[in-house]
Amino acid sequence: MIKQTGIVILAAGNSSRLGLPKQLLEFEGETLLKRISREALAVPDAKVSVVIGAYPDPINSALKDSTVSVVSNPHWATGMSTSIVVGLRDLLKHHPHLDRCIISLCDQPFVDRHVFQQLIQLADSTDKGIVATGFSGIWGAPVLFDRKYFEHLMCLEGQQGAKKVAEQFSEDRVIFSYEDAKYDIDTQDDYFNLPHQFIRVQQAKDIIHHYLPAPKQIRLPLEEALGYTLAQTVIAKQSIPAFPQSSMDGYAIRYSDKERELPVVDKIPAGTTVEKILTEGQAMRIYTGAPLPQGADTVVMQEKVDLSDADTIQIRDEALQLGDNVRPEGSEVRAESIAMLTGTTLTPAAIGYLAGIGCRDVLVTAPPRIQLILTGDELKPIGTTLGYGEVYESNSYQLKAALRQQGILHVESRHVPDDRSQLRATLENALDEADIVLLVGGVSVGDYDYVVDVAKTCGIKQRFHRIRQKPGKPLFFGTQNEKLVFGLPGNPSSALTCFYLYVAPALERMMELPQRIRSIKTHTTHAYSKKPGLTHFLKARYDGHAVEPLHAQESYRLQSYAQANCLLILEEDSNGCAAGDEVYIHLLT
Ligand SMILES: Nc1nc2c(c(=O)[nH]1)N[C@H]1C(S)=C(S)[C@@H](COP(=O)(O)OP(=O)(O)OC[C@H]3O[C@@H](n4cnc5c(N)ncnc54)[C@H](O)[C@@H]3O)O[C@H]1N2
Ligand code: MOO
Repeated sequence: MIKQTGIVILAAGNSSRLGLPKQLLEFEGETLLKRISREALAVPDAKVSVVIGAYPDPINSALKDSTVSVVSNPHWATGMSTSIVVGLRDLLKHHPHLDRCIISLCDQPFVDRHVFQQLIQLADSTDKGIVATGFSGIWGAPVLFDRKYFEHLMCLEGQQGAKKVAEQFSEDRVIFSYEDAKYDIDTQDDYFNLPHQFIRVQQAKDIIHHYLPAPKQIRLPLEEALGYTLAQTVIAKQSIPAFPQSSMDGYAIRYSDKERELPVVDKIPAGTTVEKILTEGQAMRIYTGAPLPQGADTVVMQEKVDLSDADTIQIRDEALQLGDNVRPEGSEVRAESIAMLTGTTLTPAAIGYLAGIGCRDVLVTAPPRIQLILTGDELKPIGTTLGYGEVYESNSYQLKAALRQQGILHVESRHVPDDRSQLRATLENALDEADIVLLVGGVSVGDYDYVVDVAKTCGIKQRFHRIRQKPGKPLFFGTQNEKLVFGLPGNPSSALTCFYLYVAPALERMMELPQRIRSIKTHTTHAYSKKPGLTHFLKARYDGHAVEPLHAQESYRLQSYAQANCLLILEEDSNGCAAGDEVYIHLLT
Protein backbone atom coordinates (compact mmCIF):
# COMPACT_ATOMS: atom_id res chain seq x y z
CA MET A 1 0.00 0.00 0.00
CA ILE A 2 1.27 3.46 -0.88
CA LYS A 3 2.23 5.37 2.24
CA GLN A 4 0.81 8.83 2.71
CA THR A 5 3.40 11.57 3.23
CA GLY A 6 2.85 14.99 4.68
CA ILE A 7 5.26 17.89 4.35
CA VAL A 8 5.28 20.71 6.90
CA ILE A 9 7.02 23.84 5.69
CA LEU A 10 8.08 26.05 8.57
CA ALA A 11 7.80 29.67 7.47
CA ALA A 12 6.72 31.43 10.66
CA GLY A 13 9.97 33.07 11.79
CA ASN A 14 10.78 36.74 11.61
CA SER A 15 14.27 36.35 10.04
CA SER A 16 15.79 38.47 12.76
CA ARG A 17 19.37 38.18 11.47
CA LEU A 18 18.38 39.07 7.94
CA GLY A 19 16.25 42.07 8.80
CA LEU A 20 13.56 41.24 6.24
CA PRO A 21 11.26 38.25 5.72
CA LYS A 22 13.47 35.54 4.22
CA GLN A 23 10.37 33.69 3.11
CA LEU A 24 9.91 36.43 0.53
CA LEU A 25 13.50 36.58 -0.74
CA GLU A 26 13.72 35.83 -4.41
CA PHE A 27 15.62 32.92 -5.76
CA GLU A 28 15.66 32.25 -9.47
CA GLY A 29 12.65 34.37 -10.15
CA GLU A 30 10.31 33.42 -7.32
CA THR A 31 10.14 33.75 -3.56
CA LEU A 32 11.78 31.07 -1.44
CA LEU A 33 8.44 30.23 0.12
CA LYS A 34 6.59 29.89 -3.16
CA ARG A 35 9.43 27.81 -4.50
CA ILE A 36 9.56 25.31 -1.65
CA SER A 37 5.76 25.07 -1.62
CA ARG A 38 5.74 24.32 -5.34
CA GLU A 39 8.46 21.72 -4.94
CA ALA A 40 6.65 20.06 -2.03
CA LEU A 41 3.39 19.92 -4.00
CA ALA A 42 5.28 18.26 -6.85
CA VAL A 43 6.00 15.21 -4.68
CA PRO A 44 3.39 12.64 -5.80
CA ASP A 45 0.49 12.37 -3.34
CA ALA A 46 2.16 14.61 -0.75
CA LYS A 47 -0.02 16.72 1.55
CA VAL A 48 1.55 20.05 2.27
CA SER A 49 0.99 22.46 5.12
CA VAL A 50 2.78 25.79 5.40
CA VAL A 51 3.02 27.31 8.87
CA ILE A 52 3.15 31.08 8.91
CA GLY A 53 3.54 33.50 11.82
CA ALA A 54 5.46 36.74 11.46
CA TYR A 55 4.60 38.98 8.47
CA PRO A 56 1.25 37.20 7.87
CA ASP A 57 -0.09 39.60 5.24
CA PRO A 58 2.73 39.64 2.70
CA ILE A 59 3.35 35.93 3.23
CA ASN A 60 -0.30 35.03 2.73
CA SER A 61 -0.43 37.05 -0.43
CA ALA A 62 2.76 35.42 -1.70
CA LEU A 63 0.96 32.06 -1.43
CA LYS A 64 -2.38 33.20 -2.80
CA ASP A 65 -2.05 31.16 -6.02
CA SER A 66 -0.77 28.06 -4.27
CA THR A 67 -2.87 25.05 -3.30
CA VAL A 68 -0.95 24.37 -0.08
CA SER A 69 -2.78 24.50 3.21
CA VAL A 70 -1.68 27.62 5.03
CA VAL A 71 -1.97 27.58 8.80
CA SER A 72 -1.15 30.34 11.17
CA ASN A 73 0.87 29.93 14.37
CA PRO A 74 0.07 32.84 16.69
CA HIS A 75 2.81 31.65 19.08
CA TRP A 76 5.60 31.58 16.50
CA ALA A 77 7.78 33.83 18.67
CA THR A 78 7.86 31.20 21.44
CA GLY A 79 9.96 28.91 19.28
CA MET A 80 10.06 26.52 16.37
CA SER A 81 8.39 23.70 18.34
CA THR A 82 5.08 25.57 18.27
CA SER A 83 5.16 25.75 14.49
CA ILE A 84 5.96 22.05 14.15
CA VAL A 85 2.99 21.22 16.36
CA VAL A 86 0.66 23.58 14.46
CA GLY A 87 1.76 22.21 11.09
CA LEU A 88 1.52 18.56 12.03
CA ARG A 89 -1.85 19.07 13.69
CA ASP A 90 -3.13 20.79 10.53
CA LEU A 91 -2.00 17.90 8.36
CA LEU A 92 -3.53 15.29 10.67
CA LYS A 93 -6.79 17.23 10.85
CA HIS A 94 -7.22 16.89 7.07
CA HIS A 95 -5.37 13.59 6.66
CA PRO A 96 -5.71 11.59 9.85
CA HIS A 97 -4.07 8.49 8.34
CA LEU A 98 -0.82 10.16 7.41
CA ASP A 99 2.05 7.62 7.56
CA ARG A 100 4.95 10.03 7.78
CA CYS A 101 5.80 13.63 7.66
CA ILE A 102 8.77 15.66 6.40
CA ILE A 103 9.64 18.76 8.39
CA SER A 104 11.18 21.28 6.00
CA LEU A 105 12.39 24.86 6.22
CA CYS A 106 11.83 27.44 3.54
CA ASP A 107 15.33 28.89 3.45
CA GLN A 108 17.26 26.06 1.77
CA PRO A 109 17.00 27.03 -1.89
CA PHE A 110 18.51 23.80 -3.19
CA VAL A 111 16.08 21.55 -1.36
CA ASP A 112 13.58 20.47 -3.97
CA ARG A 113 11.13 17.71 -4.89
CA HIS A 114 14.02 15.32 -5.58
CA VAL A 115 15.34 15.75 -2.07
CA PHE A 116 11.91 15.03 -0.59
CA GLN A 117 11.58 11.99 -2.82
CA GLN A 118 15.01 10.74 -1.83
CA LEU A 119 14.07 10.99 1.84
CA ILE A 120 10.92 8.96 1.14
CA GLN A 121 12.81 6.35 -0.90
CA LEU A 122 15.47 5.99 1.77
CA ALA A 123 12.83 5.54 4.46
CA ASP A 124 11.21 2.81 2.35
CA SER A 125 14.42 1.05 1.41
CA THR A 126 16.00 1.10 4.88
CA ASP A 127 12.83 0.79 6.92
CA LYS A 128 14.18 3.46 9.22
CA GLY A 129 11.74 5.78 10.97
CA ILE A 130 13.80 8.94 10.65
CA VAL A 131 15.64 10.23 7.57
CA ALA A 132 17.65 13.45 7.91
CA THR A 133 19.60 15.37 5.28
CA GLY A 134 23.37 15.48 5.70
CA PHE A 135 26.19 17.57 4.33
CA SER A 136 29.86 17.98 5.22
CA GLY A 137 29.61 15.70 8.25
CA ILE A 138 26.56 17.39 9.77
CA TRP A 139 22.88 16.75 9.32
CA GLY A 140 19.64 18.64 9.63
CA ALA A 141 16.51 19.65 7.70
CA PRO A 142 14.61 18.45 5.91
CA VAL A 143 13.90 15.46 8.15
CA LEU A 144 11.35 12.73 7.55
CA PHE A 145 9.59 11.16 10.55
CA ASP A 146 7.52 8.02 10.61
CA ARG A 147 4.07 8.26 12.19
CA LYS A 148 5.36 6.60 15.36
CA TYR A 149 7.31 9.80 16.15
CA PHE A 150 4.36 12.19 15.70
CA GLU A 151 3.59 12.06 19.41
CA HIS A 152 7.17 13.03 20.25
CA LEU A 153 7.03 15.88 17.77
CA MET A 154 3.75 17.05 19.32
CA CYS A 155 5.45 17.19 22.71
CA LEU A 156 8.27 19.51 21.63
CA GLU A 157 8.45 22.76 23.55
CA GLY A 158 9.88 26.26 23.19
CA GLN A 159 13.00 26.53 21.05
CA GLN A 160 13.25 22.77 20.52
CA GLY A 161 13.29 21.67 16.90
CA ALA A 162 12.54 18.38 15.20
CA LYS A 163 16.24 17.59 15.51
CA LYS A 164 15.69 16.82 19.18
CA VAL A 165 13.51 13.82 18.29
CA ALA A 166 15.89 12.76 15.53
CA GLU A 167 18.78 12.85 18.00
CA GLN A 168 16.89 10.91 20.64
CA PHE A 169 16.18 7.99 18.30
CA SER A 170 19.50 7.79 16.55
CA GLU A 171 19.38 4.00 16.16
CA ASP A 172 16.31 4.44 13.92
CA ARG A 173 17.88 7.26 11.91
CA VAL A 174 19.55 7.27 8.52
CA ILE A 175 21.13 10.20 6.68
CA PHE A 176 20.50 11.16 3.09
CA SER A 177 23.67 12.81 1.94
CA TYR A 178 23.06 16.05 0.02
CA GLU A 179 25.82 18.63 -0.05
CA ASP A 180 23.68 21.52 -1.34
CA ALA A 181 21.50 21.42 1.76
CA LYS A 182 24.31 23.41 3.35
CA TYR A 183 23.04 26.52 1.58
CA ASP A 184 20.59 28.18 3.92
CA ILE A 185 19.88 31.83 4.38
CA ASP A 186 20.20 33.52 7.73
CA THR A 187 22.10 36.64 6.72
CA GLN A 188 22.45 38.87 3.68
CA ASP A 189 25.85 37.31 3.06
CA ASP A 190 24.29 33.85 2.96
CA TYR A 191 21.86 35.11 0.36
CA PHE A 192 24.46 36.71 -1.88
CA ASN A 193 26.74 33.67 -1.49
CA LEU A 194 24.26 31.41 -3.24
CA PRO A 195 25.29 30.25 -6.70
CA HIS A 196 22.24 31.88 -8.29
CA GLN A 197 20.86 30.73 -11.64
CA PHE A 198 18.58 32.49 -14.07
CA ILE A 199 17.75 35.54 -12.07
CA ARG A 200 16.08 38.88 -12.71
CA VAL A 201 17.97 41.88 -14.00
CA GLN A 202 17.70 43.81 -10.74
CA GLN A 203 18.83 40.83 -8.70
CA ALA A 204 21.92 40.48 -10.89
CA LYS A 205 22.70 44.14 -10.32
CA ASP A 206 22.24 43.74 -6.57
CA ILE A 207 24.53 40.72 -6.45
CA ILE A 208 27.30 42.49 -8.37
CA HIS A 209 26.90 45.49 -6.11
CA HIS A 210 27.26 43.27 -3.05
CA TYR A 211 30.63 41.96 -4.24
CA LEU A 212 32.24 45.21 -5.35
CA PRO A 213 35.52 45.75 -3.55
CA ALA A 214 36.14 49.06 -1.79
CA PRO A 215 37.66 51.69 -4.07
CA LYS A 216 41.46 51.82 -4.08
CA GLN A 217 43.68 54.83 -4.50
CA ILE A 218 46.61 55.62 -6.72
CA ARG A 219 48.81 58.70 -7.12
CA LEU A 220 48.94 59.91 -10.71
CA PRO A 221 50.78 62.71 -12.45
CA LEU A 222 48.30 65.42 -13.31
CA GLU A 223 48.69 64.70 -17.03
CA GLU A 224 47.24 61.22 -16.53
CA ALA A 225 44.46 62.12 -14.12
CA LEU A 226 41.78 63.22 -16.58
CA GLY A 227 38.38 61.70 -15.86
CA TYR A 228 39.33 60.14 -12.54
CA THR A 229 37.89 61.01 -9.16
CA LEU A 230 39.99 62.93 -6.68
CA ALA A 231 40.60 60.79 -3.61
CA GLN A 232 42.13 63.52 -1.45
CA THR A 233 41.25 67.02 -0.43
CA VAL A 234 43.81 69.32 -2.00
CA ILE A 235 45.05 72.13 0.26
CA ALA A 236 46.67 75.11 -1.45
CA LYS A 237 50.33 75.43 -0.49
CA GLN A 238 50.41 79.08 -1.48
CA SER A 239 48.01 81.85 -2.34
CA ILE A 240 47.13 82.20 -6.02
CA PRO A 241 47.73 84.76 -7.34
CA ALA A 242 50.74 84.92 -5.04
CA PHE A 243 50.85 88.74 -5.44
CA PRO A 244 48.37 91.45 -6.49
CA GLN A 245 48.34 91.07 -10.26
CA SER A 246 47.27 93.24 -13.16
CA SER A 247 44.51 91.77 -15.31
CA MET A 248 45.01 94.31 -18.14
CA ASP A 249 47.69 95.96 -20.21
CA GLY A 250 47.69 99.56 -18.90
CA TYR A 251 48.99 101.72 -16.07
CA ALA A 252 49.27 101.04 -12.36
CA ILE A 253 48.20 104.06 -10.28
CA ARG A 254 46.90 105.10 -6.91
CA TYR A 255 43.14 105.52 -7.25
CA SER A 256 43.32 108.83 -5.39
CA ASP A 257 45.53 110.17 -8.26
CA LYS A 258 43.00 109.41 -11.03
CA GLU A 259 42.24 113.08 -11.83
CA ARG A 260 45.93 114.10 -12.02
CA GLU A 261 48.36 114.06 -14.90
CA LEU A 262 50.81 111.33 -13.96
CA PRO A 263 54.38 110.77 -15.15
CA VAL A 264 55.05 107.15 -16.23
CA VAL A 265 58.14 106.35 -14.17
CA ASP A 266 58.73 102.63 -14.87
CA LYS A 267 57.66 99.54 -16.83
CA ILE A 268 56.54 96.21 -15.29
CA PRO A 269 56.34 93.27 -17.69
CA ALA A 270 54.79 89.95 -16.61
CA GLY A 271 57.50 87.79 -15.11
CA THR A 272 59.49 90.64 -13.58
CA THR A 273 61.20 89.53 -10.43
CA VAL A 274 62.06 92.96 -9.06
CA GLU A 275 59.50 94.42 -6.67
CA LYS A 276 58.72 98.03 -7.60
CA ILE A 277 57.41 100.89 -5.43
CA LEU A 278 54.98 103.48 -6.76
CA THR A 279 54.79 106.78 -4.91
CA GLU A 280 51.97 109.31 -4.93
CA GLY A 281 51.52 111.20 -8.20
CA GLN A 282 53.17 108.50 -10.34
CA ALA A 283 52.05 105.86 -12.82
CA MET A 284 53.85 102.74 -14.01
CA ARG A 285 53.35 100.97 -17.33
CA ILE A 286 52.09 97.47 -16.52
CA TYR A 287 51.08 94.37 -18.51
CA THR A 288 48.53 91.61 -18.01
CA GLY A 289 49.74 89.16 -15.40
CA ALA A 290 52.48 91.45 -14.02
CA PRO A 291 52.77 92.16 -10.28
CA LEU A 292 51.29 95.42 -9.08
CA PRO A 293 53.95 97.76 -7.64
CA GLN A 294 53.78 98.41 -3.93
CA GLY A 295 51.72 101.58 -3.33
CA ALA A 296 49.48 101.08 -6.41
CA ASP A 297 45.89 99.95 -5.94
CA THR A 298 44.28 100.24 -9.38
CA VAL A 299 45.12 99.56 -13.03
CA VAL A 300 43.70 101.72 -15.79
CA MET A 301 43.45 100.12 -19.23
CA GLN A 302 45.78 101.65 -21.83
CA GLU A 303 42.76 102.39 -24.08
CA LYS A 304 41.40 104.70 -21.34
CA VAL A 305 44.34 107.14 -21.08
CA ASP A 306 45.81 110.00 -23.15
CA LEU A 307 49.55 109.60 -23.40
CA SER A 308 51.61 112.75 -23.93
CA ASP A 309 54.96 112.97 -25.68
CA ALA A 310 56.59 113.62 -22.36
CA ASP A 311 55.42 110.18 -21.16
CA THR A 312 52.70 111.39 -18.87
CA ILE A 313 49.15 110.10 -18.82
CA GLN A 314 45.77 111.67 -18.28
CA ILE A 315 43.02 109.19 -17.35
CA ARG A 316 39.74 109.30 -19.33
CA ASP A 317 37.78 106.64 -17.46
CA GLU A 318 34.68 108.08 -15.77
CA ALA A 319 33.67 104.67 -14.49
CA LEU A 320 37.05 103.72 -12.97
CA GLN A 321 36.68 102.24 -9.47
CA LEU A 322 39.23 101.60 -6.76
CA GLY A 323 40.88 98.21 -7.36
CA ASP A 324 39.76 97.89 -10.97
CA ASN A 325 41.78 95.50 -13.13
CA VAL A 326 43.68 94.15 -10.15
CA ARG A 327 43.50 90.49 -9.14
CA PRO A 328 43.99 90.56 -5.37
CA GLU A 329 46.54 88.18 -3.84
CA GLY A 330 44.86 84.86 -2.93
CA SER A 331 41.67 85.73 -4.83
CA GLU A 332 41.74 82.38 -6.68
CA VAL A 333 42.69 80.44 -3.57
CA ARG A 334 44.30 81.33 -0.24
CA ALA A 335 47.34 79.53 1.14
CA GLU A 336 46.35 76.68 3.51
CA SER A 337 42.72 76.71 2.39
CA ILE A 338 40.82 73.92 0.58
CA ALA A 339 41.52 74.12 -3.12
CA MET A 340 39.52 71.06 -4.18
CA LEU A 341 37.33 68.57 -2.38
CA THR A 342 37.75 64.81 -2.48
CA GLY A 343 35.24 63.25 -4.86
CA THR A 344 35.65 65.90 -7.55
CA THR A 345 35.73 64.49 -11.07
CA LEU A 346 38.90 65.63 -12.76
CA THR A 347 37.73 67.47 -15.86
CA PRO A 348 40.15 69.40 -18.09
CA ALA A 349 39.25 72.53 -16.09
CA ALA A 350 39.91 70.78 -12.78
CA ILE A 351 43.28 69.65 -14.06
CA GLY A 352 44.11 73.17 -15.28
CA TYR A 353 43.10 74.61 -11.91
CA LEU A 354 45.23 72.13 -9.99
CA ALA A 355 48.18 72.84 -12.28
CA GLY A 356 47.60 76.56 -11.70
CA ILE A 357 47.98 76.12 -7.98
CA GLY A 358 51.15 74.12 -8.43
CA CYS A 359 49.83 70.60 -7.88
CA ARG A 360 52.06 68.11 -9.70
CA ASP A 361 50.29 64.86 -8.91
CA VAL A 362 47.08 63.80 -7.24
CA LEU A 363 45.64 60.87 -5.34
CA VAL A 364 42.73 59.49 -7.34
CA THR A 365 40.42 56.50 -7.09
CA ALA A 366 42.36 53.82 -8.94
CA PRO A 367 40.99 52.38 -12.15
CA PRO A 368 40.79 48.61 -11.73
CA ARG A 369 43.27 46.56 -13.74
CA ILE A 370 41.35 44.69 -16.41
CA GLN A 371 42.14 41.69 -18.54
CA LEU A 372 40.09 40.54 -21.48
CA ILE A 373 40.09 36.88 -22.46
CA LEU A 374 38.52 36.15 -25.83
CA THR A 375 37.62 32.50 -26.32
CA GLY A 376 36.78 30.61 -29.47
CA ASP A 377 38.54 28.54 -32.14
CA GLU A 378 36.72 30.43 -34.87
CA LEU A 379 38.17 33.85 -34.03
CA LYS A 380 40.78 35.35 -36.35
CA PRO A 381 42.54 38.70 -36.10
CA ILE A 382 41.41 41.46 -38.42
CA GLY A 383 43.96 41.96 -41.16
CA THR A 384 44.01 38.24 -42.00
CA THR A 385 41.89 36.50 -44.64
CA LEU A 386 39.01 34.51 -43.22
CA GLY A 387 38.97 30.80 -43.91
CA TYR A 388 35.84 28.65 -43.94
CA GLY A 389 34.03 28.81 -40.59
CA GLU A 390 36.12 31.68 -39.27
CA VAL A 391 35.02 35.11 -38.03
CA TYR A 392 36.92 38.23 -37.19
CA GLU A 393 37.60 38.74 -33.50
CA SER A 394 35.70 41.98 -32.95
CA ASN A 395 34.55 41.90 -29.35
CA SER A 396 37.91 43.06 -28.01
CA TYR A 397 37.64 46.22 -30.13
CA GLN A 398 34.22 47.27 -28.90
CA LEU A 399 34.93 46.32 -25.30
CA LYS A 400 38.24 48.16 -25.22
CA ALA A 401 36.47 51.18 -26.72
CA ALA A 402 33.73 50.96 -24.09
CA LEU A 403 36.37 50.61 -21.37
CA ARG A 404 38.14 53.66 -22.71
CA GLN A 405 34.88 55.60 -22.32
CA GLN A 406 34.92 54.53 -18.68
CA GLY A 407 38.44 55.89 -18.27
CA ILE A 408 40.25 52.55 -18.52
CA LEU A 409 42.95 53.06 -21.09
CA HIS A 410 45.22 50.09 -20.59
CA VAL A 411 43.63 46.71 -21.10
CA GLU A 412 45.50 43.47 -21.70
CA SER A 413 43.69 41.08 -23.99
CA ARG A 414 44.42 37.47 -24.86
CA HIS A 415 42.81 35.08 -27.25
CA VAL A 416 42.51 31.43 -26.27
CA PRO A 417 41.13 28.59 -28.37
CA ASP A 418 38.39 26.35 -27.00
CA ASP A 419 40.76 24.30 -24.89
CA ARG A 420 40.27 23.76 -21.18
CA SER A 421 43.90 23.68 -20.11
CA GLN A 422 44.88 26.76 -22.11
CA LEU A 423 41.87 28.61 -20.81
CA ARG A 424 42.66 27.61 -17.27
CA ALA A 425 46.28 28.73 -17.52
CA THR A 426 45.27 32.06 -19.07
CA LEU A 427 42.57 32.66 -16.50
CA GLU A 428 44.85 31.84 -13.56
CA ASN A 429 47.42 34.23 -14.91
CA ALA A 430 44.78 36.93 -15.42
CA LEU A 431 43.56 36.50 -11.85
CA ASP A 432 47.11 37.13 -10.64
CA GLU A 433 47.47 40.31 -12.62
CA ALA A 434 44.04 41.90 -12.85
CA ASP A 435 41.24 43.11 -10.56
CA ILE A 436 38.53 42.33 -13.10
CA VAL A 437 38.64 39.60 -15.72
CA LEU A 438 36.26 39.82 -18.64
CA LEU A 439 35.93 36.47 -20.34
CA VAL A 440 34.12 36.65 -23.65
CA GLY A 441 32.32 33.78 -25.39
CA GLY A 442 31.91 30.19 -24.30
CA VAL A 443 29.49 30.91 -21.45
CA SER A 444 26.50 29.14 -22.92
CA VAL A 445 25.59 25.46 -22.95
CA GLY A 446 27.45 24.14 -26.01
CA ASP A 447 29.98 21.30 -25.73
CA TYR A 448 32.80 23.78 -26.29
CA ASP A 449 31.49 26.35 -23.81
CA TYR A 450 34.09 25.72 -21.11
CA VAL A 451 34.22 29.11 -19.48
CA VAL A 452 31.93 28.52 -16.52
CA ASP A 453 33.43 25.11 -15.71
CA VAL A 454 36.99 26.32 -16.00
CA ALA A 455 36.23 29.40 -13.92
CA LYS A 456 34.96 27.16 -11.14
CA THR A 457 38.04 24.93 -11.29
CA CYS A 458 40.16 28.07 -10.89
CA GLY A 459 38.47 28.69 -7.54
CA ILE A 460 36.10 31.34 -8.81
CA LYS A 461 32.82 31.22 -6.91
CA GLN A 462 29.79 31.50 -9.13
CA ARG A 463 27.50 34.28 -7.93
CA PHE A 464 25.10 33.91 -10.81
CA HIS A 465 24.88 32.39 -14.24
CA ARG A 466 22.08 33.37 -16.62
CA ILE A 467 19.76 36.32 -16.32
CA ARG A 468 16.17 36.68 -17.44
CA GLN A 469 17.08 39.08 -20.20
CA LYS A 470 17.61 39.35 -23.92
CA PRO A 471 20.23 39.76 -25.14
CA GLY A 472 22.85 38.46 -22.75
CA LYS A 473 20.93 35.63 -21.11
CA PRO A 474 23.99 33.46 -20.37
CA LEU A 475 25.97 36.15 -18.50
CA PHE A 476 28.18 34.65 -15.80
CA PHE A 477 29.43 36.48 -12.73
CA GLY A 478 31.82 35.09 -10.16
CA THR A 479 34.33 36.25 -7.60
CA GLN A 480 37.64 35.08 -6.25
CA ASN A 481 38.39 37.00 -3.06
CA GLU A 482 38.15 40.63 -4.20
CA LYS A 483 38.53 39.81 -7.90
CA LEU A 484 35.51 40.02 -10.15
CA VAL A 485 35.02 37.73 -13.11
CA PHE A 486 32.41 38.39 -15.78
CA GLY A 487 31.72 35.80 -18.47
CA LEU A 488 30.18 37.86 -21.26
CA PRO A 489 28.26 36.03 -23.98
CA GLY A 490 30.18 35.90 -27.26
CA ASN A 491 27.48 37.37 -29.50
CA PRO A 492 28.73 40.91 -30.05
CA SER A 493 25.47 42.72 -29.17
CA SER A 494 25.09 40.61 -26.05
CA ALA A 495 28.65 41.26 -24.94
CA LEU A 496 28.27 45.02 -25.34
CA THR A 497 24.84 45.23 -23.74
CA CYS A 498 26.06 43.20 -20.77
CA PHE A 499 29.01 45.53 -20.52
CA TYR A 500 26.75 48.60 -20.43
CA LEU A 501 24.29 47.06 -17.96
CA TYR A 502 26.63 45.34 -15.51
CA VAL A 503 30.32 46.01 -16.07
CA ALA A 504 30.16 49.78 -16.59
CA PRO A 505 28.15 50.46 -13.37
CA ALA A 506 30.57 48.23 -11.43
CA LEU A 507 33.52 50.21 -12.77
CA GLU A 508 31.80 53.49 -11.96
CA ARG A 509 31.28 52.44 -8.37
CA MET A 510 34.81 51.13 -8.00
CA MET A 511 36.18 54.35 -9.47
CA GLU A 512 33.67 56.55 -7.63
CA LEU A 513 32.58 58.08 -10.91
CA PRO A 514 29.14 59.49 -11.67
CA GLN A 515 26.93 57.14 -13.66
CA ARG A 516 27.50 57.73 -17.35
CA ILE A 517 24.43 55.86 -18.57
CA ARG A 518 21.28 57.72 -17.58
CA SER A 519 17.75 56.31 -17.57
CA ILE A 520 14.85 58.43 -18.73
CA LYS A 521 11.17 57.99 -19.49
CA THR A 522 9.94 58.71 -23.01
CA HIS A 523 7.49 57.43 -25.67
CA THR A 524 8.13 54.84 -28.30
CA THR A 525 7.41 55.61 -31.96
CA HIS A 526 6.77 51.99 -32.90
CA ALA A 527 5.23 48.87 -31.45
CA TYR A 528 7.42 45.93 -30.49
CA SER A 529 6.03 42.65 -29.29
CA LYS A 530 7.67 40.07 -27.06
CA LYS A 531 6.70 37.19 -24.83
CA PRO A 532 6.71 37.68 -21.06
CA GLY A 533 9.62 36.01 -19.25
CA LEU A 534 12.67 38.04 -20.18
CA THR A 535 13.52 41.72 -19.90
CA HIS A 536 14.42 42.95 -23.39
CA PHE A 537 16.98 45.65 -24.08
CA LEU A 538 16.38 46.90 -27.60
CA LYS A 539 18.87 48.83 -29.68
CA ALA A 540 17.06 52.11 -30.19
CA ARG A 541 17.44 55.70 -31.19
CA TYR A 542 16.18 58.62 -29.11
CA ASP A 543 15.78 62.02 -30.78
CA GLY A 544 15.06 64.08 -27.69
CA HIS A 545 11.28 63.51 -27.98
CA ALA A 546 10.63 59.84 -28.60
CA VAL A 547 12.49 56.59 -29.04
CA GLU A 548 12.50 54.33 -32.07
CA PRO A 549 13.35 50.64 -31.70
CA LEU A 550 15.78 49.86 -34.52
CA HIS A 551 15.92 46.95 -36.97
CA ALA A 552 18.37 44.05 -36.56
CA GLN A 553 17.77 43.24 -32.91
CA GLU A 554 19.49 39.85 -33.28
CA SER A 555 22.39 39.55 -30.89
CA TYR A 556 24.97 38.61 -33.53
CA ARG A 557 24.38 41.95 -35.32
CA LEU A 558 25.91 45.28 -34.56
CA GLN A 559 24.77 47.20 -37.63
CA SER A 560 21.90 48.99 -35.95
CA TYR A 561 23.74 49.13 -32.61
CA ALA A 562 26.18 51.37 -34.45
CA GLN A 563 23.25 53.78 -35.10
CA ALA A 564 21.72 53.40 -31.64
CA ASN A 565 22.16 55.90 -28.84
CA CYS A 566 20.09 54.11 -26.22
CA LEU A 567 18.65 50.81 -25.07
CA LEU A 568 14.85 50.61 -24.83
CA ILE A 569 13.78 48.53 -21.84
CA LEU A 570 10.80 46.18 -22.07
CA GLU A 571 10.09 44.69 -18.68
CA GLU A 572 10.20 40.97 -17.93
CA ASP A 573 6.46 40.52 -17.55
CA SER A 574 5.39 42.69 -20.46
CA ASN A 575 4.13 41.66 -23.88
CA GLY A 576 6.06 44.50 -25.49
CA CYS A 577 4.90 47.99 -26.31
CA ALA A 578 2.45 49.74 -28.62
CA ALA A 579 3.37 52.86 -30.59
CA GLY A 580 3.07 55.85 -28.27
CA ASP A 581 3.52 53.85 -25.06
CA GLU A 582 5.57 55.30 -22.25
CA VAL A 583 8.86 53.40 -21.93
CA TYR A 584 12.18 53.69 -20.13
CA ILE A 585 15.45 53.95 -21.97
CA HIS A 586 19.12 53.86 -20.95
CA LEU A 587 20.90 56.69 -22.76
CA LEU A 588 24.30 55.49 -23.88
CA THR A 589 25.80 58.77 -25.01
N1 LIG B 1 21.20 25.53 -26.91
C1 LIG B 1 21.43 26.80 -26.58
N2 LIG B 1 22.26 27.51 -27.31
C2 LIG B 1 22.50 28.78 -27.00
C3 LIG B 1 21.83 29.37 -25.91
C4 LIG B 1 20.96 28.58 -25.13
O1 LIG B 1 20.36 29.04 -24.14
N3 LIG B 1 20.80 27.30 -25.49
N4 LIG B 1 22.04 30.68 -25.66
C5 LIG B 1 22.35 31.49 -26.82
C6 LIG B 1 22.64 32.82 -26.42
S1 LIG B 1 21.33 33.72 -25.89
C7 LIG B 1 23.87 33.38 -26.55
S2 LIG B 1 24.11 35.01 -26.21
C8 LIG B 1 25.01 32.62 -27.00
C9 LIG B 1 26.21 32.85 -26.10
O2 LIG B 1 27.15 31.99 -26.42
P1 LIG B 1 28.60 31.91 -25.84
O3 LIG B 1 28.87 32.95 -24.85
O4 LIG B 1 28.84 30.53 -25.46
O5 LIG B 1 29.43 32.39 -27.07
P2 LIG B 1 30.04 31.57 -28.26
O6 LIG B 1 29.21 30.38 -28.54
O7 LIG B 1 31.46 31.39 -28.00
O8 LIG B 1 29.83 32.64 -29.39
C10 LIG B 1 28.58 33.12 -29.78
C11 LIG B 1 28.71 33.85 -31.11
O9 LIG B 1 29.56 34.98 -30.95
C12 LIG B 1 30.68 34.92 -31.80
N5 LIG B 1 31.84 35.44 -31.08
C13 LIG B 1 32.35 34.96 -29.93
N6 LIG B 1 33.41 35.69 -29.55
C14 LIG B 1 33.59 36.63 -30.48
C15 LIG B 1 34.53 37.67 -30.64
N7 LIG B 1 35.50 37.89 -29.74
N8 LIG B 1 34.42 38.49 -31.71
C16 LIG B 1 33.43 38.27 -32.62
N9 LIG B 1 32.50 37.30 -32.51
C17 LIG B 1 32.59 36.48 -31.46
C18 LIG B 1 30.84 33.45 -32.09
O10 LIG B 1 31.56 33.22 -33.27
C19 LIG B 1 29.39 32.99 -32.16
O11 LIG B 1 28.83 33.31 -33.41
O12 LIG B 1 24.73 31.25 -27.01
C20 LIG B 1 23.48 30.92 -27.65
N10 LIG B 1 23.37 29.52 -27.75
O1 MOO C 1 21.28 36.35 -24.94
MO1 MOO C 1 21.78 35.92 -26.42
O2 MOO C 1 22.55 37.28 -26.03
O3 MOO C 1 20.15 36.54 -26.79
O4 MOO C 1 21.91 36.10 -28.04
